[in-house]
Amino acid sequence: MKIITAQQTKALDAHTIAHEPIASIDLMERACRAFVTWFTQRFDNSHTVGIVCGTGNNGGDGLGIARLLQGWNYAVTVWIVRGSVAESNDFKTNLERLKNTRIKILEITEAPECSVFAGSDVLLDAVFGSGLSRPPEGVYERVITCINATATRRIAVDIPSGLMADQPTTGACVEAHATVTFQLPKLSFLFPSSHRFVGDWAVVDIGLNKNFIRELPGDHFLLQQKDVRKQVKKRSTFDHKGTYGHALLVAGARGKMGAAVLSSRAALRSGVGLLTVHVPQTGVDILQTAVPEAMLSIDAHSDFYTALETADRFTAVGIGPGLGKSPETVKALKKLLENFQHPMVLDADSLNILAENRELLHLVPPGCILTPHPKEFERIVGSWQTDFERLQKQKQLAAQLNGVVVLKGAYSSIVGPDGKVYFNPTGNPGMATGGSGDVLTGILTGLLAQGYATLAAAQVGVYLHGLTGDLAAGEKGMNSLIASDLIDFLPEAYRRLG
Ligand SMILES: NC(=O)C1=CN([C@@H]2O[C@H](COP(=O)(O)OP(=O)(O)OC[C@H]3O[C@@H](n4cnc5c(N)ncnc54)[C@H](OP(=O)(O)O)[C@@H]3O)[C@@H](O)[C@H]2O)[C@H](O)CC1
Ligand SMILES: [K+]
Repeated sequence: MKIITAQQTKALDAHTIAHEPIASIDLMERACRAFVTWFTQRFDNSHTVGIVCGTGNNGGDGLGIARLLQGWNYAVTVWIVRGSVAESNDFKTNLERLKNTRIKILEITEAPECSVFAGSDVLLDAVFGSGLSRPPEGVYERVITCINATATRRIAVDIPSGLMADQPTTGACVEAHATVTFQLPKLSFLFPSSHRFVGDWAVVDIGLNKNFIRELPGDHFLLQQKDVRKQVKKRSTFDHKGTYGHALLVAGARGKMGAAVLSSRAALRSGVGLLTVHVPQTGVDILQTAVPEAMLSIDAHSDFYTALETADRFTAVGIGPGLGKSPETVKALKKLLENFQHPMVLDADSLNILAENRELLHLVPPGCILTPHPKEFERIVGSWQTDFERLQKQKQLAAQLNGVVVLKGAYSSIVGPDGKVYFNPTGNPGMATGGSGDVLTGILTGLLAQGYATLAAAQVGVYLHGLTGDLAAGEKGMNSLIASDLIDFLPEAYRRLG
C-alpha cells in the first residue's frame, strides 16, 4: 500500500474527479459515507455527537457527516470555526444541505471557553485535514486546545487537526483517540511521535483511482499480507536439506546463552535446512540440550566469542544476540566481517560494537540486514530531532552499507539501499520483552540462509515476527507474552501466509 503526500492526495482527488468522473461534492459524500459506516459500527445512536468543523473540505466532511448521522437518528451538534479560511465550494454545498435539518449549528468566531464542547459523548474533529500547511493560530489554535481539554472520545476526520501529513508537526494538534483516514494512511501516522495525536487509525476506501495511485512516484509503503505472501518460497518434492541452506549463528556469552537458544530455535522454525551455532564453552551443554537440531562450532574461550575458524561453508550468518563486547569479541567480529562475504544479520551487541568501532562499518559486506532498536540506532547514527530526520538517517545508513536497515518498534521500518521504505503493520507492545529481538535475528538469518534476497528476507521476516506476536497476544494477552511464544507461533504464522 503506497503512502502518498498531501500534495499527491490533492492530485489524486482531481484525477479521480476528472476521470471517474465524479463531482467533487460526490467524492466528499463518498468520504462522509465511508466515515459514517465506520462510526456507526462503533458508536450506536445513544451517543450524542459533537462535530467541530473548519470551513475547508475537511469541515465540509464534518457537515456531511453531521447530516448522515442525523439521518441515523444521532443527536448531533455542529460548531463551525470561522477564522481565516474561506468557505470551500463543497463546504458551502454541505452547509446548504443542513439548512432544513434539526441540527444545531453554532458559530465560533473568537477564542472560546474550553467548556464550549462539553456535553457530547463523542467529538469529531473536522477543523483541518490534509490541507494544513502551517501551525494553527488564533481561534484555530484555541479550538484545538479546547477539543483536547474536553473529556470525551475524540475521533479525527481524515487526520487530526494540526498534524502535518508528511513533515514534522510543530504547532497545536488535536489528540484523537482514533483517526479515520481516507484511502491511504499519511506518512506521519507511522511515526511514534504522532501516536498521541492520531491514536488508532483506520483507512476507509473512497474509491480513488487505483491506477493513478500505482503510477504516483513514492518511496514509502505499508506492507500488506498479500505483498509478503507472494514472497514466501514454496517447497518442492525433490528438495533436500541443502536446498534450505546452512545458517551460522554467532550468539551467546556466559549468562546470556538464552539469546543463542532463542535465535537458534527461531532460525530452525523459519525453515533453514541446517544450523550451526558458534558458542563459547559455557554454552555447549546448554545448546546441545536446548536445541538438539543445531550443530555447534565451539569457541576456545569459556565465556565469550573470540574466534571462528571459517564461515565460508555457511549460506548466511547471524551475529549479535547475547554476544557481549569483550575486546576479543570485537577482534573476532572484525575478522568475520573481513572474511565472510555473504549476507549477514547484524543485531544487538554486534551493532553496539560497530557503533563503538566505527571503522568496522566499512567492512560490512553488501546485502546485510541490520536490526537496531532505536537506542542501538542512535548509537550508530547519532541523535535526531524528528522522526522524519530519523528516517533520513536510516536511508543514509542503508545506502552507505548497501544493505537493509530494520528499525524495530511499532510500524518497524525496513529501508533498502535504494531508499524505499516499507513499514510493517504487524506486531504489538506485548513484544517489548527480552529475547524478542533475538527471535527476529534467528528468523532473518534462517531466511537469508534459504536464499531469500536481502530485502525479501527482511520483509517476510519482520512481517512474520510481528504476526507471531499478534497470534501469541491473541492467545496469551500482551502482558504475559514472552519471546519463546513468538517461536511457538511461527508455524501458525507461516500457515497464514501459506
Ligand atoms: N481524497 C481525499 O482524501 C478526500 C478528502 N477530502 C477532505 O478534504 C480535506 C482536505 O481539504 P482542504 O480544503 O484541502 O484543506 P483543509 O480542509 O484541511 O484546510 C482548509 C484550508 O485551510 C488553509 N490552512 C492550512 N493551514 C492553515 C492554518 N494553519 N491556519 C489557517 N488556514 C490554514 C489551507 O489553505 P491555504 O491556502 O491557506 O493553504 C486549506 O486549504 C481532507 O482532509 C479530507 O477531509 C474530501 O472530502 C474528499 C476527498
Ligand atoms: K481533522
